[in-house]
Amino acid sequence: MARLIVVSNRVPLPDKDGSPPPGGMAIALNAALKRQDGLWIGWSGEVKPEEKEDEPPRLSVREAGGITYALTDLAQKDLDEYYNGFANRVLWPIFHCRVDLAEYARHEMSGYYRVNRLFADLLMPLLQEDDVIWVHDYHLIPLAEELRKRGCRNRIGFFLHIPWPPADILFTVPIYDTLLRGLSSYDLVGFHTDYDLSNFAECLRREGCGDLLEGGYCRAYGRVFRCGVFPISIDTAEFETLAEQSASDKALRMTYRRIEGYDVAIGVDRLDYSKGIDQRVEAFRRFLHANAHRVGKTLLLQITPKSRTEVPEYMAMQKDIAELTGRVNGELGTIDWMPVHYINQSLERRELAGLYRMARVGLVTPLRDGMNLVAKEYVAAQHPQDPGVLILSRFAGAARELDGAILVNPYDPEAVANAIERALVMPLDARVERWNAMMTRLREHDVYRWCDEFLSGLRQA
Ligand SMILES: O=P(O)(O)OC[C@H]1O[C@H](O[C@H]2O[C@H](CO)[C@@H](O)[C@H](O)[C@H]2O)[C@H](O)[C@@H](O)[C@@H]1O
Ligand SMILES: O=c1ccn([C@@H]2O[C@H](COP(=O)(O)OP(=O)(O)O)[C@@H](O)[C@H]2O)c(=O)[nH]1
Repeated sequence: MARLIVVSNRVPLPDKDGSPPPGGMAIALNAALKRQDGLWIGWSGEVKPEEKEDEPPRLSVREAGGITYALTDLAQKDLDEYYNGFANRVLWPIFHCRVDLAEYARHEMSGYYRVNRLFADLLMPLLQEDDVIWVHDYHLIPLAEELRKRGCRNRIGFFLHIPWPPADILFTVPIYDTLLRGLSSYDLVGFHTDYDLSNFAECLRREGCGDLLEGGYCRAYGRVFRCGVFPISIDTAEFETLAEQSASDKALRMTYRRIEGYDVAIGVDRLDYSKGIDQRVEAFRRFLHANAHRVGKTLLLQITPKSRTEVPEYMAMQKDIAELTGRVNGELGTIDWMPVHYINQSLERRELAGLYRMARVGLVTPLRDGMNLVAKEYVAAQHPQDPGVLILSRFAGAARELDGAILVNPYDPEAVANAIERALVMPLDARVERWNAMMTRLREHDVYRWCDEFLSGLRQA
C-alpha cells in the first residue's frame, strides 16, 4: 500500500506511551497513518530560538506509536506573518464572513507564502514515488502548487476544515485568484458541506476560470481535479463509552456536584468570535427575563479555552466576554445562584463527556463554523433513555447533518431564548425521537468513515 503523508500546521503528537492525543481527527488520522506506514509533517509548536534563526530550517524526525513525525520550528517572524498574520487575520475572518475583522498586510501575505515554500522544501526530499499526500486546512492552501513547482507528481489531496465563503466575500482578499489557482494544483479538494463546495464553484465561475464538471470533477486554470463533500465527524462509539463511564465516575461527579440539580445549558467553544459566545450569553439573559420561573433553577455552563492569544481580535474578545458574563451575573445572580458559569480553561474530553451528559441543553450557536464537533459530541454523550436537546446554529456545518436539533439563527437572541425554553419543556418521546435520528447518522458517519472516504476519493482522483 502506498505511503500516506499528512501535512498540517498543528501536529497532534501522541503521548508518552504512544497513544494518539484526544480528538477524533487525530485518532482517525493516526489509524490511517499506521495502516499506510505514514509520515505526519508540520509545525512543532515551538518558536526557533533567536540565535538559530540564520541556520537553515530542518525537520526533527521521531517515531511514535508506529508513525513517523517530522516537525519544524518556526521563526517568530514566520509565526507572526503566517499563523498570527495572514492565516488568522485574513483567511480565518474572511472565510467566516467577517470581512470587518480582516487586516490585510502584504508582508504577512508574503510570510504565508514563504512558510508554504519552506514546508515544500522540507517535504520534497522525503517523498517517494507513490506516496499519497493529504494537506489540511487554510494555513497550507498554496502547498501543492509549491510542490508541483519542485517537480512533485504525487497524488495530493486538500481538506478545508473551515467554511468556504460566498464569492463576493472571498473576492475581498486581494490575492483571492492566487488562492483559487493554488487549489487547482491538488488532485482532490474536500469540503465539509455542499454549501462550501457550491460557494467554491461559484467563485471559479464568477472569475471565469473554472466550473464543476460531471461526476465530482472540477476544471480550473487548465487542470481537472476532483472536488467533494466529506463532513468530518467524531469517534462516535468512543464518545458514547466515555460519557457512559463518566456518569458512574465518582471523582468526576464530585467536581461538578455544585451544578447538579440545576437545568444546565452547556456551551463549549474555543474563545473565538466565530463561535457567537457573546450573542449566546445575551440570548440566555433574555431567556431568563422571559421565563421568570427558570430564575434560580437554570444555568449556562460556558467552557471556553483561550485560543490564538497573540492575535489582537482574540485578545480583545477575552476581555469582552469576561465583562459580559460578569454583567449578566451581576444583574441576575443571587447569593446562592449564578446564571452563567464561565470557565476560561480547557477541560479533558472525559470531563466534557460527563458534563455534556448532565446538561439538558447543548447550546451550539456559532455565527459560522466549518463543522463544529462539539455539536456531534453533545449528541453522542446523551443518555439514550433520557437525552438532552441540541440547539444548533443553522450556520454550522453540522446543521446539514443533525436534523434532530432545534435549528436557530444565532443573530436572533429572542429566537435562541425561545429555543432554550422549548428544549427544556420538550417531552421525553420527542427528545428520544430526535436523538435517535441524529445518533443513526453519527454511528454511520463517524470520523473513520470521513478519513476512508477522503482517502479512497484521493486514490481514484
Ligand atoms: O490550531 P488552532 O489555531 O489553535 O485552532 C484549532 C483548530 O481550529 C479550527 O477547527 C476547524 O476544524 C474542525 C474539525 O474539522 C471543525 O469542526 C471546525 O468547525 C473548524 O473551526 C481549524 O480549522 C484547525 O486547523 C485548527 O487546528
Ligand atoms: O475544553 C475543551 C474544549 C474543547 N475541546 C475539544 O475541542 C474540539 C473543538 O472542535 P470544534 O470542531 O467544535 O471547533 P474548533 O475549535 O475546531 O473550531 C472538540 O473536539 C472539543 O471536545 C476540548 O477537548 N476541551
